[in-house]
Amino acid sequence: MTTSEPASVQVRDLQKQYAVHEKEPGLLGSVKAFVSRKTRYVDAVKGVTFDLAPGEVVGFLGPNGAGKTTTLKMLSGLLHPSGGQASVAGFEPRRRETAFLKQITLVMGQKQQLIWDLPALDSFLVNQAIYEIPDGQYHATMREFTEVLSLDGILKKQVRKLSLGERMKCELAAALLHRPKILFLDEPTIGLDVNMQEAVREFVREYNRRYNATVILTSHYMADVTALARRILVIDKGELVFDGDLARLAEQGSGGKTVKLQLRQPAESLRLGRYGQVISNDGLSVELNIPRADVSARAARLLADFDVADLTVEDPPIETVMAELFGKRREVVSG
Ligand SMILES: Nc1ncnc2c1ncn2[C@@H]1O[C@H](COP(=O)(O)OP(=O)(O)OP(=O)(O)O)[C@@H](O)[C@H]1O
Repeated sequence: MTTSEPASVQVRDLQKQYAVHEKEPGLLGSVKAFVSRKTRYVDAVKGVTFDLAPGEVVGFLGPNGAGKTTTLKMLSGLLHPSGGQASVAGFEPRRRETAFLKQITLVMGQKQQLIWDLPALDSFLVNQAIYEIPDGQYHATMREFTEVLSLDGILKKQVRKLSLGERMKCELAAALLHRPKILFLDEPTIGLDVNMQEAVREFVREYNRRYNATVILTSHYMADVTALARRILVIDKGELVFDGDLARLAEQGSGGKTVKLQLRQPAESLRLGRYGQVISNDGLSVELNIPRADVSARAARLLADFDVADLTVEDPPIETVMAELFGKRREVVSG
């Protein structure tokens, strides 16, 4: 982040605790709960701190129940924090001021805002009125979105008759029609096929480029995150456990690199195992995990000892790194 620009999102020690009222099953449970209600507290977000610069795209990752959606709902003002502060585009989200709402959008892949029985175009007109978008800007944005998202032919169809992918494209267009500067995207590609995921990614990339918008993106599809974000925030059990470069996250993994070999002669896994941990060996294509510090020496030995047609060294897939990161923390917690 450059120091000259004020952060577009500033989060300090943000916390959210949910009160959960417990009730035993059945009628008796209802009566008991009526007489004396048991309340349990869930610490969903436990003091998260970060800044986002204008135009920054950040991947917000973590396992199920880690606190991602809760954080995004606090930043968009739908939930009031139990502690800490957030400033978004200079506003305090919980106040939900009109000027604030015009600067942000929250897209939740699991929820829809379009009116089910009407064509998407009608919902767009409702949004134009709500956000007081001047006609000229509305038509310009519609032209732009129609082109980037290939919306031709689907805008006048009843929303309930659209495919999931078509609907999601319309949802995104509706959510961004007022050209917000800060985008909270919670699983925007969930359930979409690979082509549609790519279309959504391309749209977000293009929007970020054109409007220098700040984007926080959660996704279970690593491809979304690696395609769009260089910086990653990882949250686990309500705590921020990583904030940095995608590349640095990869280094946090096993400490190993993936060495891929293309052999001219098949080699036995037992023999390859002396050079590193064999991840796969289907005869001529081999993948080994080799400790980072030993990679160059062992790669040189592999080249000398085997008939190698090709050798590449890669960071392990980000999914593996995440699994390890959470696995390790779980061990620490349970151990
Ligand atoms: N309304 C609520 N009342 C009580 N507990 C809640 C409520 N909403 C979420 N939680 C709990 O808070 C924690 C964080 O949930 P949250 O939805 O923010 O996680 P998440 O990281 O978005 O998960 P996922 O990836 O599964 O969507 C979880 O333990 C969840 O069960």
